[in-house]
Amino acid sequence: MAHDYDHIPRRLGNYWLETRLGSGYSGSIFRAYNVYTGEFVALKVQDVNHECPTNRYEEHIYPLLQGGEGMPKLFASGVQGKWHYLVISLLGSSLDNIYRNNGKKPLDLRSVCSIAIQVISRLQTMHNHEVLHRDIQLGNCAIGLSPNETMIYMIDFGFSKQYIDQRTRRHIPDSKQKRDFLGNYWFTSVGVHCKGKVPSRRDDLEAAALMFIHLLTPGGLSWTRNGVPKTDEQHRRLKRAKETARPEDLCRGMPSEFEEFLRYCRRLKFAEQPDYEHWMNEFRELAHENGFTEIDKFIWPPPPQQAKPARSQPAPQRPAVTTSEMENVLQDLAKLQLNNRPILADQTNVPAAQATKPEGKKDGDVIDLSSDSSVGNPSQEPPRNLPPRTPVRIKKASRLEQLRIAISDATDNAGLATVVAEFTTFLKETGSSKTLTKEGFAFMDALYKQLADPSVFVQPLRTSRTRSTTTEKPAGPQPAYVKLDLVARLRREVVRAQDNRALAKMVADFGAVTNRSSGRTITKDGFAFLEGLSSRLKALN
Ligand SMILES: Nc1ncnc2c1ncn2[C@@H]1O[C@H](COP(=O)(O)OP(=O)(O)OP(=O)(O)O)[C@@H](O)[C@H]1O
Repeated sequence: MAHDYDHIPRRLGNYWLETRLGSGYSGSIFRAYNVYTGEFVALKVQDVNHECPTNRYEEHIYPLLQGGEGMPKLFASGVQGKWHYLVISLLGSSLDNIYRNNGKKPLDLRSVCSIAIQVISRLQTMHNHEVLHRDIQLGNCAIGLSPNETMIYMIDFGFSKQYIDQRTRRHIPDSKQKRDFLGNYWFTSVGVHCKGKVPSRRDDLEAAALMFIHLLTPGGLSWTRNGVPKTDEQHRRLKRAKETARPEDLCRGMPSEFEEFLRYCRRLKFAEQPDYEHWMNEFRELAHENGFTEIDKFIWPPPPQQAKPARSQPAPQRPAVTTSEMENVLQDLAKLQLNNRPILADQTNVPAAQATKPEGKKDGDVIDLSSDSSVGNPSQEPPRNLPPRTPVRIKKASRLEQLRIAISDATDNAGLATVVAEFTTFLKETGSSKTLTKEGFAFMDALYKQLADPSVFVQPLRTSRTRSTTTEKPAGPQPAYVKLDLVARLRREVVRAQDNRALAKMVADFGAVTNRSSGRTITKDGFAFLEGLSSRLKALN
């Protein structure tokens, strides 16, 4: 049915329509103002006879979301003549506009981390209000107008639905029956789009994951490159491409968080509550490790010193498998009861198991997954037709955790000195990021404990109640010079420290001042302090 949007009256209710901001399948949206207060708003107008009355659905959803961060306000709604209208907060550009105006080039890592944090948070808000969005896409995320231009808002609730049955208070049921696809071609999850599953919270998150990956991919996700499908055959091809794309291929060259997030979304059960906080923290930490500050704000265009192209930076190697997947594999392996059954159906071409067992290995020995399978038998050629093995990337967090354990296990100053030196070198070599992450602080806590008194319980350095000499100063970020002065002094004094207690106090001061500095980065003086600390520990052994 054609709808004559050119004949919408200039005034609807108390609002005067100014300019058209956009039009979609279901209606038009205008910038308008309240004729009494002069306040600018956005007005969504739809023909009351529209075959898909999305304005009516939105009118029902908006009140459920009022007051939530990043949710537009609904000021009024009504019908005038043949027009149904919704009056909502006027916002700025959508992420789709931003992406297009940027020439559809991949966005920088800072921007994508910040989008990820905010979009996940918006979904958390919506889901906490028992609402699924069901149409996550770039065009449905818009930034605010000044002074809210760093906030991403969620818009277009025309496909939204409550996932808690209001009568029974239970989660809506899953179904084996294939449903017609509802959502958008680019980002709707594989389950909903390609397999006809019932959408739930996990699918909102998966769509978000695909959106983040799209923003980091030159040319965008492969199935978006031929435009909107016009025939059933084109749509079938698009679905096949989407369904068969492996996360590791989609995310090649990106920081591993994106692949891990996509895999996580796809592993979620139908009614499972996603761990939003965990993933917001993962993206915050990734940003932190790359030296990006104020990451909870979406700043467009990105601050020049932080606008590193996402692909050209030394992204950590993506793991062949994630830690949790590896855990699952190991658990499944442990559960296998092979007894005397053949490992392969046809063993005629497989050397006897005993013959390939490395010297000295007994049944029940732990399999060393990090070593190459040919190590036990140097003459053995690696098997053909197997993909090359990618080393599992030890994430910064895991390495720091190893070092924390090592520092807690050290029994004398020489041992402490060695681990401090390793910690310093590791941080120096972690790409451009010299940020002290929460694992870094945990290391400093363990070091402090060892130096002060290995038998006492220690308040973590990242709480506001530190033992440092700077505790009298108010908590919160400090001007850079305070940090620079103190760290430079620590660097000078560490070489003269008389005992471990003096060193402990310095470590506490260093931790406290780094925690309160913006970015929590370790400066040149900071590294010199850590190196001096290692040398002094050796001298005091
Ligand atoms: N509150 C708003 N303030 C400013 N611009 C907006 C607002 N809401 C929507 N827009 C603009 O109008 C476009 C269409 O809005 P929306 O998605 O809500 O309408 P729709 O008719 O449901 O569109 P579609 O059919 O494309 O889903 C958005 O992409 C955005 O650019």
